[in-house]
Amino acid sequence: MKTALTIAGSDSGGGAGIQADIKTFSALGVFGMSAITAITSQNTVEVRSVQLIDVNIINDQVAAVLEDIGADAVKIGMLATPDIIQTVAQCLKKYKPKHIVLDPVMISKGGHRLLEEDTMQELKSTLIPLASLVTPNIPEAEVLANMPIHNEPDMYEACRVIKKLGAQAVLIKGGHLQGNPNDLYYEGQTFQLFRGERIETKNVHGTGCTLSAAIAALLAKGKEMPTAIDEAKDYITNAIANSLNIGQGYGPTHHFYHLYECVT
Ligand SMILES: Nc1ncnc2c1ncn2[C@@H]1O[C@H](COP(=O)(O)OP(=O)(O)OP(=O)(O)O)[C@@H](O)[C@H]1O
Ligand SMILES: Cc1ncc(COP(=O)(O)O)c(N)n1
Repeated sequence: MKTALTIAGSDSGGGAGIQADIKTFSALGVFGMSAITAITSQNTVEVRSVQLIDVNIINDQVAAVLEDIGADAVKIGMLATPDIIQTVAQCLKKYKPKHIVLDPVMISKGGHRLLEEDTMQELKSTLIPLASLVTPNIPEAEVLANMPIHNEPDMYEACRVIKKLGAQAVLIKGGHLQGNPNDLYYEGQTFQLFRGERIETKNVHGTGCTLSAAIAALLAKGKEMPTAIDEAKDYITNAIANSLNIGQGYGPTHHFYHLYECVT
């Protein structure tokens, strides 16, 4: 069976972070493993508290998994401090996983900052160059590219700037723009627009986590990057279309078990 490791924060509400990633891996027929970087006390409305995990424990979790089991792909989510980023970067340099999908998580749907102020700079210089794919949403792409993004033409320009930070490829997610949620992919030569149709719902907690975890799972299964993104886009669209109206705030997406044949 193919394996995937998520290095991310825990969301007690189960909609985002580690929980969304593991549900996605399972639904796509990949064995999921985790290295928890932070424990958030979170629900559909708010983040109440955050306990960061000691960097030695983060390092140990990643090392324990990769030295014994290995991972066909790694997905990275919430990394709150420059120290945590450096620790994760050292692990990636040591174990050299084949596929690294980096979701540069900044702010929760409810508006809570999930990383410290100076962290984005560290992410830019230390981690993005190691990534097979970086998947910012519009506000994250604005920070990474250091420019405002108002429309699709701006997304093209931001892709070019972010690509120069050294990732193998960039996927800017269009969910935060008006109109249809189209995502733009760029690997340095050609652009590809992955089109979506907006589903009218407030239950979009964890959509970015789910998309990046689905891409990682599909890469683990041996798909080429554009195919993995295309199928992951279908997966997230379906998960949003069937999202759950639980809690008082932004409800979670719903993960269907695809009963994909497992590639052993
Ligand atoms: N209302 C919607 N209907 C259909 N697709 C959507 C909708 N909102 C977002 N998407 C898609 O979901 C994926 C995640 O995009 P989004 O821009 O929401 O990421 P995000 O802000 O990082 O998510 P989050 O921070 O909630 O984890 C993208 O493929 C985007 O196009
Ligand atoms: C632990 C963790 N990781 C990521 C997110 C982003 O997801 P969202 O923007 O949907 O709140 C989150 N809220 N919590």
